[in-house]
Amino acid sequence: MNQKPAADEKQSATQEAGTNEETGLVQPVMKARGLVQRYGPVTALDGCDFDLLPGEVLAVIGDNGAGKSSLIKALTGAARPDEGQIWLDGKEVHFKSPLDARRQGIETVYQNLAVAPALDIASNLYLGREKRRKGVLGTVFRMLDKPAMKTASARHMAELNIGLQSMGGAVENLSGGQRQGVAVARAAAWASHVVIMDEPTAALGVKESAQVLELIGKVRERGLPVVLISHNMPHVFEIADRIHIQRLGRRAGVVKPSDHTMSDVVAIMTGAVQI
Ligand SMILES: Nc1ncnc2c1ncn2[C@@H]1O[C@H](COP(=O)(O)OP(=O)(O)OP(=O)(O)O)[C@@H](O)[C@H]1O
Repeated sequence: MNQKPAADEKQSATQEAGTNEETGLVQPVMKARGLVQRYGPVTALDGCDFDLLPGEVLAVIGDNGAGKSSLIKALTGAARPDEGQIWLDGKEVHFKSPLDARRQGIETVYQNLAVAPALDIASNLYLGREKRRKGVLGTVFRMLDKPAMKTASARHMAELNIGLQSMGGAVENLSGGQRQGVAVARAAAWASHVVIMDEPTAALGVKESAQVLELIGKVRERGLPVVLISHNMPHVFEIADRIHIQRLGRRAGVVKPSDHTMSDVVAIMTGAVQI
């Protein structure tokens, strides 16, 4: 495969999505209606709706078992919902696998610092999408274009202000925050529509978490919408534009941190208040 990172193509989700000329309403980059996911007798998603608007950071929060992971699995092709529909830029999609969702511009950053520790940054950014040399060296001998991958990777890291002394060396020698930075840079480089981050600060300390939150802001500045699954309410309030509150397998409500307090959100999450 000799793909180009989405960031290299002058096309972003916000340019493609946008306002519906007829209705004047903003068209979600990603939308889901009536998702149902059953695991035997357990109904993890019970008619769940979802809307991600262009250029926003949307936090997804909810109590344990509320269906956050199941929702994200449906949106990233990791599970095929029993019922419901998903649209990407207004077009209905049926993801067959996570790879299928990635090919359609959805990248996910997992909490467990999903990088290949023994490889360097460029190899991590191009993992599974390696750039081959031009001509027969690439097509016949399958030789990698390492200098080009290194240059492009350095650019992607710089775009997100991830300062590193060296691009060489194994990623395992970086700090947890820097490794997460590599995972975010990879997602931002390849995502053409959506970056999904599943508890990206869960394994990090205070300072490193702050760096990752800053990075999320940088990804948003680049025009890519971000879905942030988090249990950390202060982080959510710091970075999110809107908060999707998941409860009992459904979307209980969507609020703006600017209009609500953390106690309001907890009350909706626990069902003490309904909106
Ligand atoms: N593979 C599975 N098999 C059986 N039940 C499952 C499976 N995955 C999830 N569930 C159940 O579905 C419900 C929703 O789980 P899900 O993991 O989506 O919630 P969550 O909000 O992500 O929870 P947490 O915050 O604890 O990760 C729970 O009752 C869970 O036990």
